[in-house]
Amino acid sequence: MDASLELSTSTGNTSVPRYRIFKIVVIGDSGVGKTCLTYRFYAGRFPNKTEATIGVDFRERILDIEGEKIKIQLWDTAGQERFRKSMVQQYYRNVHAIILVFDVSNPASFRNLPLWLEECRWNAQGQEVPCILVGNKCDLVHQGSSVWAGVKGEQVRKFAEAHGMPFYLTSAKEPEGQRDHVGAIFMSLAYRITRQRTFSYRSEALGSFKLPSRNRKEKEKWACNC
Ligand SMILES: Nc1nc2c(ncn2[C@@H]2O[C@H](COP(=O)(O)OP(=O)(O)OP(=O)(O)O)[C@@H](O)[C@H]2O)c(=O)[nH]1
Repeated sequence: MDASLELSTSTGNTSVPRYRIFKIVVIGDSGVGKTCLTYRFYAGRFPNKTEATIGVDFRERILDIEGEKIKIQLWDTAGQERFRKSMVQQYYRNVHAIILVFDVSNPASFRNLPLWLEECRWNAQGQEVPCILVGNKCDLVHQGSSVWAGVKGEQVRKFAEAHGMPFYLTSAKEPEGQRDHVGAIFMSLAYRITRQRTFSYRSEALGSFKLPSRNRKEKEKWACNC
């Protein structure tokens, strides 16, 4: 599990931007809103139109975390089996965090979460990868209710707890002008993964960071039993 350093070629005295790069993979059933969530974070707005993702789409954003510029590389993966099967191993290679998405208005997308975790577990090959759970499309349901069109809030909380995952409800479609909840979720995840202070760092030009084995408390909070 390596976070690579990016070096752009330098000429003369031009300073060389160096970023730690963090790969975040977004998974979940087709249609839950993975593209819209990643686009919202990348472009700051809901996309006008989306089509089913084929394989994977990449979106990158440079963030300033406590004075350090880092690059977040989002892998928006296909939810449809036929568009992902040949690529699955690539998704999980050197991943730093996983965002597992379901649609709060679609109970089937919640019921399928164990299958996604099974895929993580199978492909992460023993690595413990930080994982968060995101229930999207809150704009479609009455949020004051404990039942979201069939997905019970209590069930979701228990599922997240059982797998040691932080859990967020949001909407990629939340009208602009309101507080950017989607942005806050991504920023908080970026902050947490960059705070893994015990990364080991090889200082060669294209060196890498290695995720450490975390202490028990940290593991309980972040590992998704992948
Ligand atoms: N109301 C509402 N609709 C949303 C939201 N997020 C996504 N959608 C809609 O849901 C549909 C599917 O969204 P996508 O982002 O393409 O879903 P996906 O998970 O990337 O789908 P695949 O690429 O097939 O895996 C689109 O019609 C979006 O406009 C949301 O927060 N609220």
